[in-house]
Amino acid sequence: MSDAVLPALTVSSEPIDDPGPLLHLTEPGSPLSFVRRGAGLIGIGEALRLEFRGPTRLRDAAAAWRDLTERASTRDEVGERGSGLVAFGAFCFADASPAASVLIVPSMLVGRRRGRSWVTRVDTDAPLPRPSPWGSPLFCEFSPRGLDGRGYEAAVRRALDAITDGTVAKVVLARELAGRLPAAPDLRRVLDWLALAYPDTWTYAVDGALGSSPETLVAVSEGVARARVLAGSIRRGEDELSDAELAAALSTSVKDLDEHGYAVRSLLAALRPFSPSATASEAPFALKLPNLWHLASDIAGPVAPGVSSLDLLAALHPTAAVAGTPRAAALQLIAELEPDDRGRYAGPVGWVDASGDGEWAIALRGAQVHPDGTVVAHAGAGIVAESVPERELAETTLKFQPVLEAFS
Ligand SMILES: C=C(O[C@@H]1C=C(C(=O)O)C=C[C@H]1O)C(=O)O
Repeated sequence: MSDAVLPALTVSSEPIDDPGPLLHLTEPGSPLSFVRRGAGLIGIGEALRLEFRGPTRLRDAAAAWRDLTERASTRDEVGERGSGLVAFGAFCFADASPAASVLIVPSMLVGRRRGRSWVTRVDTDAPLPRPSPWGSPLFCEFSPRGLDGRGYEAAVRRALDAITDGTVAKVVLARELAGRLPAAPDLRRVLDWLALAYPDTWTYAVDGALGSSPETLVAVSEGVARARVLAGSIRRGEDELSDAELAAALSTSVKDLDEHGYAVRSLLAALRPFSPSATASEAPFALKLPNLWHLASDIAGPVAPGVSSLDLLAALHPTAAVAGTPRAAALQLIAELEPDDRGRYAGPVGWVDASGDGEWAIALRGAQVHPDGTVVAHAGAGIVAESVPERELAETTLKFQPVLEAFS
Protein backbone atom coordinates (compact mmCIF):
# COMPACT_ATOMS: atom_id res chain seq x y z
CA MET A 1 0.00 0.00 0.00
CA SER A 2 1.18 3.57 -0.59
CA ASP A 3 1.77 5.87 2.39
CA ALA A 4 -1.27 7.99 1.50
CA VAL A 5 -2.99 9.40 4.59
CA LEU A 6 -6.01 7.32 5.53
CA PRO A 7 -9.36 9.10 5.73
CA ALA A 8 -11.35 9.72 8.93
CA LEU A 9 -14.48 7.62 8.35
CA THR A 10 -17.81 8.40 10.00
CA VAL A 11 -19.51 5.19 11.04
CA SER A 12 -22.91 4.50 12.59
CA SER A 13 -24.60 1.20 13.45
CA GLU A 14 -28.25 0.88 14.45
CA PRO A 15 -30.68 -2.01 14.97
CA ILE A 16 -33.19 -2.75 12.19
CA ASP A 17 -36.11 -5.14 11.75
CA ASP A 18 -35.25 -8.48 10.17
CA PRO A 19 -34.33 -7.52 6.57
CA GLY A 20 -34.96 -11.01 5.11
CA PRO A 21 -32.24 -13.15 3.49
CA LEU A 22 -28.98 -11.22 3.84
CA LEU A 23 -27.49 -12.43 0.57
CA HIS A 24 -30.34 -10.87 -1.43
CA LEU A 25 -29.33 -7.41 -0.17
CA THR A 26 -25.79 -7.33 -1.52
CA GLU A 27 -24.93 -6.03 -4.98
CA PRO A 28 -25.48 -8.43 -7.94
CA GLY A 29 -22.23 -7.54 -9.73
CA SER A 30 -19.88 -7.00 -6.78
CA PRO A 31 -21.25 -8.90 -3.78
CA LEU A 32 -19.65 -8.74 -0.34
CA SER A 33 -20.63 -11.49 2.08
CA PHE A 34 -19.52 -13.67 4.93
CA VAL A 35 -22.59 -15.63 5.98
CA ARG A 36 -23.25 -19.03 7.54
CA ARG A 37 -26.66 -20.50 8.34
CA GLY A 38 -28.34 -17.16 7.57
CA ALA A 39 -26.20 -15.16 10.03
CA GLY A 40 -23.21 -12.93 9.35
CA LEU A 41 -22.50 -9.85 7.30
CA ILE A 42 -23.11 -8.53 3.81
CA GLY A 43 -21.84 -5.28 2.31
CA ILE A 44 -23.18 -2.79 -0.22
CA GLY A 45 -20.96 -0.33 -2.09
CA GLU A 46 -17.40 0.68 -1.28
CA ALA A 47 -16.53 3.53 1.10
CA LEU A 48 -12.84 2.63 1.10
CA ARG A 49 -10.60 0.10 -0.56
CA LEU A 50 -7.03 -0.65 0.55
CA GLU A 51 -4.74 -2.84 -1.58
CA PHE A 52 -1.67 -4.75 -0.46
CA ARG A 53 0.94 -6.82 -2.28
CA GLY A 54 3.98 -8.93 -1.54
CA PRO A 55 5.30 -10.88 1.44
CA THR A 56 4.25 -8.27 4.02
CA ARG A 57 0.66 -7.91 2.71
CA LEU A 58 -0.97 -9.27 5.88
CA ARG A 59 1.24 -7.33 8.29
CA ASP A 60 0.73 -4.16 6.22
CA ALA A 61 -3.02 -4.71 6.32
CA ALA A 62 -2.94 -5.14 10.12
CA ALA A 63 -1.00 -1.86 10.49
CA ALA A 64 -3.19 0.09 8.05
CA TRP A 65 -6.34 -1.20 9.77
CA ARG A 66 -5.06 0.01 13.18
CA ASP A 67 -4.43 3.47 11.70
CA LEU A 68 -7.81 3.59 10.02
CA THR A 69 -9.76 2.53 13.11
CA GLU A 70 -7.97 5.15 15.26
CA ARG A 71 -9.08 7.89 12.87
CA ALA A 72 -12.71 6.78 12.54
CA SER A 73 -15.54 8.29 14.57
CA THR A 74 -18.13 5.65 15.39
CA ARG A 75 -21.59 5.60 16.95
CA ASP A 76 -22.54 1.98 17.60
CA GLU A 77 -26.01 1.37 19.06
CA VAL A 78 -25.76 -2.38 18.45
CA GLY A 79 -22.63 -3.63 20.20
CA GLU A 80 -22.67 -7.05 18.48
CA ARG A 81 -19.76 -8.91 16.89
CA GLY A 82 -19.49 -7.29 13.47
CA SER A 83 -21.22 -3.99 14.30
CA GLY A 84 -19.34 -0.67 14.05
CA LEU A 85 -16.51 -0.23 11.55
CA VAL A 86 -15.86 -3.44 9.58
CA ALA A 87 -13.79 -4.32 6.51
CA PHE A 88 -14.15 -7.38 4.33
CA GLY A 89 -10.82 -8.83 3.19
CA ALA A 90 -9.44 -11.27 0.63
CA PHE A 91 -5.72 -12.02 0.52
CA CYS A 92 -3.65 -13.75 -2.13
CA PHE A 93 -2.15 -17.13 -1.35
CA ALA A 94 1.39 -16.46 -2.58
CA ASP A 95 3.88 -13.76 -1.57
CA ALA A 96 4.80 -13.32 -5.25
CA SER A 97 1.21 -13.05 -6.51
CA PRO A 98 0.71 -10.23 -9.01
CA ALA A 99 -2.93 -9.96 -7.83
CA ALA A 100 -4.01 -7.48 -5.18
CA SER A 101 -4.97 -8.40 -1.64
CA VAL A 102 -7.77 -6.13 -0.41
CA LEU A 103 -9.53 -4.70 2.60
CA ILE A 104 -12.87 -3.18 1.58
CA VAL A 105 -14.99 -1.00 3.87
CA PRO A 106 -18.50 -1.06 2.37
CA SER A 107 -20.69 2.06 2.38
CA MET A 108 -23.37 -0.03 4.07
CA LEU A 109 -23.23 -3.28 5.97
CA VAL A 110 -26.15 -5.38 7.06
CA GLY A 111 -25.57 -7.89 9.84
CA ARG A 112 -27.54 -10.55 11.61
CA ARG A 113 -26.48 -12.51 14.68
CA ARG A 114 -28.44 -14.28 17.41
CA GLY A 115 -31.74 -13.03 16.04
CA ARG A 116 -30.66 -9.35 15.98
CA SER A 117 -30.23 -7.39 12.75
CA TRP A 118 -28.51 -4.09 12.15
CA VAL A 119 -27.24 -1.72 9.51
CA THR A 120 -23.89 0.08 9.56
CA ARG A 121 -23.40 3.17 7.42
CA VAL A 122 -20.01 4.59 6.50
CA ASP A 123 -19.82 8.23 5.33
CA THR A 124 -23.47 8.10 4.25
CA ASP A 125 -26.93 8.51 5.71
CA ALA A 126 -28.73 6.96 2.74
CA PRO A 127 -31.60 4.57 3.45
CA LEU A 128 -30.99 0.86 3.08
CA PRO A 129 -31.77 0.01 -0.57
CA ARG A 130 -34.41 -2.64 -1.35
CA PRO A 131 -32.97 -5.83 -2.85
CA SER A 132 -32.75 -5.40 -6.62
CA PRO A 133 -34.74 -7.88 -8.77
CA TRP A 134 -32.88 -11.08 -9.70
CA GLY A 135 -30.86 -11.05 -12.93
CA SER A 136 -31.06 -13.89 -15.47
CA PRO A 137 -30.05 -17.40 -14.39
CA LEU A 138 -26.34 -18.05 -14.93
CA PHE A 139 -24.78 -20.76 -16.97
CA CYS A 140 -21.05 -21.14 -17.17
CA GLU A 141 -19.21 -24.06 -18.73
CA PHE A 142 -15.82 -24.85 -17.24
CA SER A 143 -12.78 -26.52 -18.77
CA PRO A 144 -9.29 -27.24 -17.42
CA ARG A 145 -6.73 -24.45 -17.47
CA GLY A 146 -3.04 -25.02 -16.74
CA LEU A 147 -3.01 -28.69 -15.76
CA ASP A 148 -5.59 -31.11 -17.19
CA GLY A 149 -6.32 -34.38 -15.37
CA ARG A 150 -3.25 -36.15 -16.75
CA GLY A 151 -1.08 -33.12 -16.05
CA TYR A 152 -2.33 -33.04 -12.47
CA GLU A 153 -1.53 -36.72 -11.95
CA ALA A 154 1.97 -36.10 -13.35
CA ALA A 155 2.42 -33.20 -10.92
CA VAL A 156 1.31 -35.47 -8.04
CA ARG A 157 3.94 -38.03 -9.14
CA ARG A 158 6.60 -35.33 -9.07
CA ALA A 159 5.39 -34.32 -5.60
CA LEU A 160 5.73 -37.97 -4.51
CA ASP A 161 9.34 -37.93 -5.79
CA ALA A 162 9.98 -34.84 -3.66
CA ILE A 163 8.48 -36.66 -0.66
CA THR A 164 10.68 -39.72 -1.32
CA ASP A 165 13.83 -37.61 -1.54
CA GLY A 166 12.90 -35.81 1.68
CA THR A 167 12.32 -32.31 0.25
CA VAL A 168 8.82 -32.20 1.76
CA ALA A 169 6.65 -34.43 3.95
CA LYS A 170 3.37 -33.03 2.58
CA VAL A 171 2.45 -30.66 -0.24
CA VAL A 172 -0.98 -29.46 -1.35
CA LEU A 173 -1.32 -29.39 -5.14
CA ALA A 174 -4.18 -27.62 -6.89
CA ARG A 175 -5.55 -27.46 -10.42
CA GLU A 176 -7.79 -24.95 -12.20
CA LEU A 177 -10.98 -24.83 -14.23
CA ALA A 178 -11.93 -21.70 -16.17
CA GLY A 179 -15.14 -20.46 -17.75
CA ARG A 180 -16.80 -17.29 -18.96
CA LEU A 181 -19.92 -15.58 -17.63
CA PRO A 182 -22.41 -13.58 -19.69
CA ALA A 183 -22.30 -9.78 -19.27
CA ALA A 184 -23.67 -8.30 -16.02
CA PRO A 185 -24.05 -11.57 -14.06
CA ASP A 186 -26.15 -11.59 -10.89
CA LEU A 187 -23.63 -13.30 -8.60
CA ARG A 188 -26.19 -13.38 -5.78
CA ARG A 189 -27.62 -16.40 -7.61
CA VAL A 190 -24.33 -18.25 -7.07
CA LEU A 191 -24.16 -17.25 -3.40
CA ASP A 192 -27.80 -18.05 -2.73
CA TRP A 193 -27.36 -21.51 -4.23
CA LEU A 194 -24.17 -22.18 -2.24
CA ALA A 195 -25.82 -21.05 1.00
CA LEU A 196 -28.76 -23.41 0.42
CA ALA A 197 -26.71 -26.40 -0.72
CA TYR A 198 -23.79 -26.01 1.73
CA PRO A 199 -25.42 -24.44 4.81
CA ASP A 200 -22.61 -25.36 7.23
CA THR A 201 -19.93 -23.54 5.25
CA TRP A 202 -19.06 -19.84 4.99
CA THR A 203 -20.70 -18.30 1.93
CA TYR A 204 -18.02 -15.74 1.11
CA ALA A 205 -17.73 -13.05 -1.54
CA VAL A 206 -15.05 -10.36 -1.57
CA ASP A 207 -13.83 -8.55 -4.67
CA GLY A 208 -14.89 -11.33 -7.05
CA ALA A 209 -13.53 -14.16 -4.90
CA LEU A 210 -16.55 -16.24 -3.92
CA GLY A 211 -17.41 -19.70 -2.73
CA SER A 212 -18.46 -21.84 0.22
CA SER A 213 -15.60 -22.60 2.59
CA PRO A 214 -15.83 -25.25 5.29
CA GLU A 215 -12.51 -24.21 6.89
CA THR A 216 -12.21 -21.47 9.54
CA LEU A 217 -8.63 -20.21 9.44
CA VAL A 218 -9.15 -18.12 12.57
CA ALA A 219 -11.98 -16.32 14.35
CA VAL A 220 -11.24 -13.96 17.24
CA SER A 221 -13.83 -12.76 19.73
CA GLU A 222 -13.90 -11.96 23.45
CA GLY A 223 -10.18 -12.66 23.74
CA VAL A 224 -10.36 -16.19 22.29
CA ALA A 225 -8.97 -17.38 18.95
CA ARG A 226 -10.64 -20.38 17.31
CA ALA A 227 -9.77 -22.34 14.20
CA ARG A 228 -11.12 -25.41 12.42
CA VAL A 229 -8.45 -27.39 10.61
CA LEU A 230 -9.54 -29.67 7.78
CA ALA A 231 -7.22 -32.12 6.05
CA GLY A 232 -7.99 -35.66 4.94
CA SER A 233 -11.02 -36.21 2.70
CA ILE A 234 -13.19 -39.00 1.31
CA ARG A 235 -16.30 -39.10 -0.88
CA ARG A 236 -19.83 -39.50 0.54
CA GLY A 237 -21.50 -42.89 0.19
CA GLU A 238 -24.49 -43.67 -2.01
CA ASP A 239 -26.54 -45.00 0.91
CA GLU A 240 -26.46 -44.77 4.70
CA LEU A 241 -24.37 -47.88 5.22
CA SER A 242 -21.69 -47.11 2.64
CA ASP A 243 -21.61 -43.50 3.88
CA ALA A 244 -20.96 -44.62 7.46
CA GLU A 245 -18.31 -47.08 6.23
CA LEU A 246 -16.53 -44.34 4.31
CA ALA A 247 -16.57 -42.03 7.36
CA ALA A 248 -15.13 -44.85 9.48
CA ALA A 249 -12.49 -45.60 6.84
CA LEU A 250 -11.45 -41.92 6.81
CA SER A 251 -11.26 -41.74 10.60
CA THR A 252 -8.91 -44.73 10.74
CA SER A 253 -6.87 -44.13 7.57
CA VAL A 254 -3.17 -43.78 8.38
CA LYS A 255 -2.66 -41.69 5.24
CA ASP A 256 -5.41 -39.20 6.15
CA LEU A 257 -4.52 -39.05 9.86
CA ASP A 258 -0.94 -38.32 8.79
CA GLU A 259 -2.02 -35.59 6.41
CA HIS A 260 -4.28 -34.15 9.12
CA GLY A 261 -1.58 -34.25 11.77
CA TYR A 262 0.72 -32.01 9.70
CA ALA A 263 -2.05 -29.42 9.38
CA VAL A 264 -2.96 -29.39 13.09
CA ARG A 265 0.66 -29.20 14.25
CA SER A 266 1.47 -26.36 11.85
CA LEU A 267 -1.52 -24.33 13.03
CA LEU A 268 -0.77 -24.89 16.71
CA ALA A 269 2.90 -24.00 16.24
CA ALA A 270 2.02 -20.75 14.46
CA LEU A 271 -0.66 -19.84 17.02
CA ARG A 272 1.37 -20.63 20.17
CA PRO A 273 3.42 -17.36 20.21
CA PHE A 274 0.07 -15.53 20.54
CA SER A 275 -1.71 -18.17 22.57
CA PRO A 276 0.68 -20.42 24.54
CA SER A 277 -2.19 -22.50 25.96
CA ALA A 278 -3.99 -23.10 22.63
CA THR A 279 -5.12 -26.71 22.28
CA ALA A 280 -6.71 -28.93 19.63
CA SER A 281 -9.63 -31.27 20.17
CA GLU A 282 -8.26 -34.64 21.37
CA ALA A 283 -8.76 -36.55 18.10
CA PRO A 284 -10.04 -35.38 14.72
CA PHE A 285 -13.73 -35.90 13.99
CA ALA A 286 -15.41 -36.65 10.65
CA LEU A 287 -17.11 -33.52 9.30
CA LYS A 288 -19.97 -34.23 6.90
CA LEU A 289 -20.43 -31.97 3.87
CA PRO A 290 -22.87 -32.67 1.05
CA ASN A 291 -20.02 -33.68 -1.30
CA LEU A 292 -17.30 -34.96 1.07
CA TRP A 293 -16.25 -36.16 4.49
CA HIS A 294 -13.30 -34.30 6.01
CA LEU A 295 -11.15 -35.01 9.02
CA ALA A 296 -11.59 -31.94 11.23
CA SER A 297 -10.01 -30.58 14.43
CA ASP A 298 -11.16 -27.56 16.39
CA ILE A 299 -8.47 -25.44 18.00
CA ALA A 300 -8.98 -22.71 20.60
CA GLY A 301 -6.90 -20.58 22.91
CA PRO A 302 -6.94 -17.19 24.68
CA VAL A 303 -5.09 -14.31 23.01
CA ALA A 304 -3.75 -11.17 24.70
CA PRO A 305 -5.75 -7.93 24.32
CA GLY A 306 -4.60 -5.94 21.30
CA VAL A 307 -3.84 -9.00 19.15
CA SER A 308 -6.00 -8.59 16.06
CA SER A 309 -7.31 -11.30 13.79
CA LEU A 310 -5.14 -9.75 11.04
CA ASP A 311 -2.02 -10.23 13.23
CA LEU A 312 -2.97 -13.89 13.55
CA LEU A 313 -3.52 -14.28 9.81
CA ALA A 314 -0.01 -12.96 9.22
CA ALA A 315 1.34 -15.73 11.45
CA LEU A 316 -0.98 -18.59 10.40
CA HIS A 317 -1.18 -18.24 6.63
CA PRO A 318 -0.47 -20.52 4.80
CA THR A 319 -1.22 -23.56 6.96
CA ALA A 320 -0.15 -27.08 6.03
CA ALA A 321 -3.81 -27.74 5.06
CA VAL A 322 -3.29 -25.64 1.91
CA ALA A 323 0.52 -25.44 1.51
CA GLY A 324 2.36 -28.36 3.13
CA THR A 325 5.22 -29.25 5.47
CA PRO A 326 7.86 -27.89 5.80
CA ARG A 327 6.16 -24.69 4.68
CA ALA A 328 8.99 -23.04 2.70
CA ALA A 329 9.88 -26.18 0.72
CA ALA A 330 6.20 -26.90 0.05
CA LEU A 331 5.64 -23.34 -1.25
CA GLN A 332 8.66 -23.69 -3.52
CA LEU A 333 7.30 -26.97 -4.91
CA ILE A 334 3.83 -25.48 -5.46
CA ALA A 335 5.42 -22.62 -7.42
CA GLU A 336 7.31 -25.18 -9.54
CA LEU A 337 4.47 -27.66 -10.15
CA GLU A 338 1.39 -25.41 -10.52
CA PRO A 339 1.63 -23.47 -13.81
CA ASP A 340 -0.42 -20.44 -12.66
CA ASP A 341 -0.55 -18.18 -9.64
CA ARG A 342 -3.28 -19.20 -7.16
CA GLY A 343 -4.59 -15.65 -6.74
CA ARG A 344 -6.93 -15.57 -3.72
CA TYR A 345 -7.51 -19.35 -3.78
CA ALA A 346 -6.42 -20.84 -0.42
CA GLY A 347 -5.77 -17.35 0.99
CA PRO A 348 -7.60 -15.78 3.95
CA VAL A 349 -11.08 -14.36 3.28
CA GLY A 350 -13.35 -12.79 5.90
CA TRP A 351 -13.88 -9.64 7.94
CA VAL A 352 -12.27 -7.61 10.72
CA ASP A 353 -13.86 -5.07 13.07
CA ALA A 354 -12.45 -1.99 14.77
CA SER A 355 -11.21 -3.96 17.79
CA GLY A 356 -9.37 -6.40 15.47
CA ASP A 357 -11.85 -9.21 16.15
CA GLY A 358 -13.06 -10.98 13.06
CA GLU A 359 -13.86 -14.20 11.26
CA TRP A 360 -11.60 -15.57 8.54
CA ALA A 361 -12.03 -18.65 6.39
CA ILE A 362 -9.65 -20.17 3.88
CA ALA A 363 -10.89 -19.31 0.36
CA LEU A 364 -11.66 -22.87 -0.79
CA ARG A 365 -14.46 -24.44 -2.87
CA GLY A 366 -14.75 -21.21 -4.80
CA ALA A 367 -13.76 -19.19 -7.84
CA GLN A 368 -12.48 -15.77 -8.79
CA VAL A 369 -14.81 -13.81 -11.06
CA HIS A 370 -12.78 -11.29 -13.05
CA PRO A 371 -14.20 -7.99 -14.37
CA ASP A 372 -14.09 -9.33 -17.97
CA GLY A 373 -16.40 -12.23 -17.01
CA THR A 374 -13.70 -14.89 -16.80
CA VAL A 375 -14.20 -17.26 -13.87
CA VAL A 376 -11.29 -19.30 -12.51
CA ALA A 377 -11.93 -22.06 -9.97
CA HIS A 378 -9.28 -23.99 -8.04
CA ALA A 379 -9.31 -27.23 -6.07
CA GLY A 380 -6.42 -29.06 -4.46
CA ALA A 381 -5.50 -32.06 -2.38
CA GLY A 382 -2.84 -32.80 0.22
CA ILE A 383 -0.16 -35.14 -1.12
CA VAL A 384 1.66 -37.37 1.38
CA ALA A 385 3.84 -40.48 0.96
CA GLU A 386 0.86 -42.85 0.65
CA SER A 387 -0.97 -40.71 -1.96
CA VAL A 388 -2.19 -42.30 -5.22
CA PRO A 389 -2.30 -39.80 -8.14
CA GLU A 390 -5.66 -41.03 -9.55
CA ARG A 391 -7.30 -40.74 -6.13
CA GLU A 392 -5.98 -37.23 -5.57
CA LEU A 393 -7.35 -36.20 -8.97
CA ALA A 394 -10.75 -37.68 -8.02
CA GLU A 395 -10.63 -35.72 -4.74
CA THR A 396 -10.11 -32.43 -6.58
CA THR A 397 -13.09 -33.28 -8.82
CA LEU A 398 -15.30 -33.65 -5.72
CA LYS A 399 -13.99 -30.35 -4.38
CA PHE A 400 -14.97 -28.55 -7.62
CA GLN A 401 -18.55 -29.75 -7.21
CA PRO A 402 -19.94 -26.73 -5.27
CA VAL A 403 -18.64 -24.26 -7.86
CA LEU A 404 -19.69 -26.31 -10.87
CA GLU A 405 -23.19 -26.70 -9.47
CA ALA A 406 -23.52 -23.07 -8.37
CA PHE A 407 -22.56 -21.65 -11.77
CA SER A 408 -24.94 -23.85 -13.80
C1 LIG B 1 -6.98 -27.76 -0.81
C2 LIG B 1 -8.28 -27.88 -0.58
O1 LIG B 1 -8.79 -28.34 0.60
C3 LIG B 1 -7.93 -28.59 1.70
C4 LIG B 1 -7.32 -29.92 1.62
C5 LIG B 1 -7.94 -31.03 2.17
C6 LIG B 1 -7.37 -32.40 1.93
O2 LIG B 1 -6.34 -32.51 1.26
O3 LIG B 1 -7.95 -33.41 2.41
C7 LIG B 1 -9.09 -30.88 2.96
C8 LIG B 1 -9.55 -29.63 3.27
C9 LIG B 1 -8.79 -28.42 2.93
O4 LIG B 1 -7.96 -28.05 3.97
C10 LIG B 1 -9.31 -27.47 -1.58
O5 LIG B 1 -10.50 -27.52 -1.26
O6 LIG B 1 -8.92 -27.03 -2.66
